[in-house]
Amino acid sequence: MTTSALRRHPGGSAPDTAGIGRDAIRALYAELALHPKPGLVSPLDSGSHDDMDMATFMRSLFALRGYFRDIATAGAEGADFDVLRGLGIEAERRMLAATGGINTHRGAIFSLGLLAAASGALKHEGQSLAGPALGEAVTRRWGQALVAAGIQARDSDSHGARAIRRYQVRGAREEAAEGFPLVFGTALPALEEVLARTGCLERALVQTLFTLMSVLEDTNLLHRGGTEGLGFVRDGARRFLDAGGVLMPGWRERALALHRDCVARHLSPGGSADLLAATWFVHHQRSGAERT
Ligand SMILES: CC(C)(COP(=O)(O)OP(=O)(O)OC[C@H]1O[C@@H](n2cnc3c(N)ncnc32)[C@H](O)[C@@H]1O)[C@@H](O)C(=O)NCCC(=O)NCCS
Ligand SMILES: Nc1ncnc2c1ncn2[C@@H]1O[C@H](COP(=O)(O)OP(=O)(O)OP(=O)(O)O)[C@@H](O)[C@H]1O
Repeated sequence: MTTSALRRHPGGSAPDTAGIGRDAIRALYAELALHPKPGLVSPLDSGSHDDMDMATFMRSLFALRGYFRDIATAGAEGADFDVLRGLGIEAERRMLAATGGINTHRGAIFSLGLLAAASGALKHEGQSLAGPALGEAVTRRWGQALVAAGIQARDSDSHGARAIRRYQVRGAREEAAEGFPLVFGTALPALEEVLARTGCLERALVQTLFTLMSVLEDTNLLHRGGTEGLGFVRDGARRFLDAGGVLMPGWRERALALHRDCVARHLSPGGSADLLAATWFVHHQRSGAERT
């Protein structure tokens, strides 16, 4: 699929889907390169993971380069959910081939993929990307199909499906079907506030990650640590934020302390990592649209 194959939409223009794809990969790289991130893989260590490191994630990123461009193009072409799911499944296959069977980016292929498709669609139609427009576009276009896919997957034996059954929580599909309320309502305001106050990207990303960790019902954490593990991470992140987060001296040491505690408990907030990348992607897409 190429950008030039897209038909022009009245009032819109052929969107730069290669640019959308690049922003998605950059967002995933920004998440990966960040440190400290409690329990997660970073350039400094593998956190709570003994089967993957920075190099595994880099191989995975390399394998996903074409996927985000293609799903953005599919979105611009008005594709229905089955087409997006086909691209997502194929991308998962490439990720697993590149990592030797390790799940590095499953959640990101899904969440960031849907947001990239929404960006392609809105840009193609010449619509604004302001506020929660990208999330609303996901709900409007693919929300029903996402809910149906969630019902269908209820009995599956993925870690996420098992956690949703056992603990009655919302998973990745529910978050997407509702238009990513945590990304638009919680994470983006945190990111933009710290960016405005400090101009420091590292601190803005750390604050956003902890903000997500303090509220997300992360099925990765439930799978690894049950409600106790989820509660431990949420409470730890909340305490970090209540102490002033990244705006207070000593923030790095406090974040590192939670990192060490998560590693000791084998906990990893992978869902928050995925949504951090999604938040950074949306921020870029929106500010890019304002410039043009
Ligand atoms: C939809 C997916 C993520 C299903 O997830 P499932 O609930 O079965 O759990 P699974 O353990 O496989 O993975 C969940 C992933 O979501 C992330 N996650 C966990 N909790 C949450 C949450 N509350 N919100 C958002 N993301 C979360 C995690 O990082 C994890 O990687 C995916 O496996 C899938 O169906 N892929 C097929 C491709 C597809 O449907 N693509 C759609 C278009 S892109
Ligand atoms: N920097 C990161 N470090 C670790 N995980 C991340 C990172 N960024 C995103 N993730 C997410 O976390 C998920 C990996 O978590 P985890 O290893 O617990 O999943 P799993 O393979 O389903 O479970 P397990 O390894 O316990 O069998 C990835 O699918 C990815 O979505």
